[in-house]
Amino acid sequence: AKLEILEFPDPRLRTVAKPVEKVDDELRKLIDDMFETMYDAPGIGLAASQVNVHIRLIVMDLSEDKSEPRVFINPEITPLTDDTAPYEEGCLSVPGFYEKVERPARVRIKALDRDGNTFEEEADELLATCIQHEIDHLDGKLFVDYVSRLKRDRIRKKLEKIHRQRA
Ligand SMILES: O=C(O)C[C@@H](Cc1ccccc1)C(=O)SCC(=O)c1ccccc1
Ligand SMILES: [Zn+2]
Repeated sequence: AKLEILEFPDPRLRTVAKPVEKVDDELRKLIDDMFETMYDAPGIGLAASQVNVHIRLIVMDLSEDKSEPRVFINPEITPLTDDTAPYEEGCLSVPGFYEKVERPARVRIKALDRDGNTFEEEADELLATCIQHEIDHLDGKLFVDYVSRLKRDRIRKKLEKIHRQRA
């Protein structure tokens, strides 16, 4: 089922997500609903926090044709370089706004997959950017936290206006 995506400045987006205790069929149902929601948006990543489920779960698919679905459960990342890389980030919880964000260019990711097996991988480019953006969601952080307060307030006011105009 398609799930509702929380939008900035909803305070529930600031919740710090708890570790997943059991990788079971109930979790896999949520994972499937998150993929359906992400592909429909469309987006290339989605954190459980964004659909108001505050557990440490991320889905992602960086492919053009929905051919590379990835699941990260209880992800941990370690920067592998002091070099940072800029990227014009978007966010399904801040629809219509894109801002340049600098993040570590290469990271090591350790997580559980949808079967509960531990895996590790090194990431650079868009995977590095996206996993860090998603893990920020699990820690209650948004990409607008990296721009000036002036810019953040402008974005907040515009979205609050749109939310007021909704029925
Ligand atoms: O809000 C999210 O976490 C999803 C977000 C992930 C992300 C994108 C770019 C940089 C960092 C993190 C998005 O998917 S925004 C939409 C988007 O980037 C996109 C949508 C369709 C096709 C390609 C990209
Ligand atoms: Zn986001």
